[in-house]
Amino acid sequence: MAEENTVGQIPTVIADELHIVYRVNGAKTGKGSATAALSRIIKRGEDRGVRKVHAVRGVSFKAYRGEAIGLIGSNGSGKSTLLRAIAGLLPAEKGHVYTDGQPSLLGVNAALMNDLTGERNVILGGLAMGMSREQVRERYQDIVDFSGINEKGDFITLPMRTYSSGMAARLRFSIAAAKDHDVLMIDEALATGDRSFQKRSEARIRELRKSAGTVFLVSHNNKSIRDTCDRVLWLERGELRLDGPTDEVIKEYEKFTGK
Ligand SMILES: Nc1ncnc2c1ncn2[C@@H]1O[C@H](COP(=O)(O)OP(=O)(O)OP(=O)(O)O)[C@@H](O)[C@H]1O
Repeated sequence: MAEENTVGQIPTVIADELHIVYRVNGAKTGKGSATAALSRIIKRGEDRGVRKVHAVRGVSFKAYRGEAIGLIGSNGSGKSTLLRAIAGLLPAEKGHVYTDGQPSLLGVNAALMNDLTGERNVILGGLAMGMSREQVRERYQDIVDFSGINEKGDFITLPMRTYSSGMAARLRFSIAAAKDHDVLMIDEALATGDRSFQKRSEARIRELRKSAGTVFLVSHNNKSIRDTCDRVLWLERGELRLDGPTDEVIKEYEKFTGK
């Protein structure tokens, strides 16, 4: 486990036996007969069709300043759920998660306004992250240049709904990466950009780490993880299978996936 050599380091995220459970209403509804409907009304709680999905099961780890940590695991293993819990978007069913400052979650679904232009979204996104109008103005051009949105024409003045999914993801990453974060969490964002954008974002992640933040990166691309992270958490069925240096964990993961 990655508990050695941590003396004197400053923890940024601590997960302590964390459990996250989703509750899904309207599941188990069965056939739409009148009797079934009546029995649903009479029954309560669990029996009324609320199903639980236990997505994260007793996960514990400590993350420190300056670390870039990859999160890997098969589909549905709980990676995005864990990030959302760290960001404070999901309550813990059991256990705790402690963070230093406000973590920023940059997901492929990060909420920007599709009907607004890229330009307006850069401004709104910057303000929403706590930058002042001045700071947004100062960094505006860098954000647009970094995203590469205008490489093929003046797209930044068009509504975001006209962007390809890769272009939108690049803009989201560029907005989020314009600020130094205590804890920056990136969910698959790198996978959507093209190779030259991926290289730029990997370089930016390295910079963010130098400015003493902690970066979490969820990806199915082992190369991206190898290039960016020095530590990896491997989740499987909501449990933490392995936590350690990137090469060691990816080696075990590749054995598991048969690569
Ligand atoms: N909003 C939700 N409501 C109910 N269950 C959910 C919800 N989101 C995720 N789950 C379930 O939680 C489990 C973990 O999902 P999660 O999205 O965290 O996995 P993941 O490791 O990020 O997967 P992927 O690699 O496919 O993105 C899955 O069983 C999934 O079905």
